[in-house]
Amino acid sequence: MNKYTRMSEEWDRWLDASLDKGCRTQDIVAAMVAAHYDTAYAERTVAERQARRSQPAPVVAGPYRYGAPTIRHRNNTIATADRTVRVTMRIEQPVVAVLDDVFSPEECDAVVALARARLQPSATLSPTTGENQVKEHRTSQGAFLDDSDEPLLQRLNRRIAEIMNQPVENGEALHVLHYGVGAEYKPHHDYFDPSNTGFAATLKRGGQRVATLIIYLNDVEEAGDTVFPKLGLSIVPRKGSAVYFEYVNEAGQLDEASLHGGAPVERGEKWVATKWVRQGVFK
Ligand SMILES: O=C(O)CCC(=O)C(=O)O
Ligand SMILES: [Fe+2]
Repeated sequence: MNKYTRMSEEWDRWLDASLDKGCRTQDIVAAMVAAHYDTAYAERTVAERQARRSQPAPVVAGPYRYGAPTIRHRNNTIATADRTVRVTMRIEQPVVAVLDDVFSPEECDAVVALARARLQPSATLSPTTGENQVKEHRTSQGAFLDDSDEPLLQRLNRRIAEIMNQPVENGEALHVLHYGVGAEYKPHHDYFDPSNTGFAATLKRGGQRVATLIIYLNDVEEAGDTVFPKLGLSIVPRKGSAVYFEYVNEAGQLDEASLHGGAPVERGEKWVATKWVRQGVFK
């Protein structure tokens, strides 16, 4: 009997559904072979589909269309497995929420202690070359915290995933920033502009960033707000609280209204932990 080397629409949908469900490659290929698909064709088709699906979604032109928020912030609290977080402010378009009691004071101190030894001058990705570059628009120090042998970080990352209503695997490592007096992070977007070739490599690591949670790890004596210039909004840092925002919809559009920055610290110091979440698994 001849082996099939073309796929019907029905099988095409089945392939996407199987990948959505997280079925293993070899099981999908085996099911196709059992249904008389040519083995090499089945292997190639599944591999190509997986590669295509890991590319960022194409960006749709026109004004940003708001869909349903990903975060479940309609109620006054968000319950997670180990802590109840309070919602103290929400904006609908763009989706922004200020949350209290995200970390306990002791958890904030522990994260600062873990980060302190690993701080490096903050770098940003060059939009043209994709390389890390230290720039004066980001005069803070930062560190990515690997959670592989840190139960505390694993627990916090699980809590953050629950708050953000995202799979924990889609999150980048927790990033801690330290600002001294005068240090700031000028307004920017957390998403990567796909028209900049330098971002191609990072976009392959799980697609676009879709949402951010910035957790304040200390009280700042004066200034150092997180500012959203297009919204006229300033969030005053408060130890253990956080600001959450979303900026990519299902069509892959990017919301420019999510522009934000860390205003200069005028007195004291500022510590934050940032969680950036991707469209897919971050690798
Ligand atoms: O420090 C802040 O308030 C902003 C930090 C920020 O924008 C980021 O980590 O992406
Ligand atoms: Fe940011």
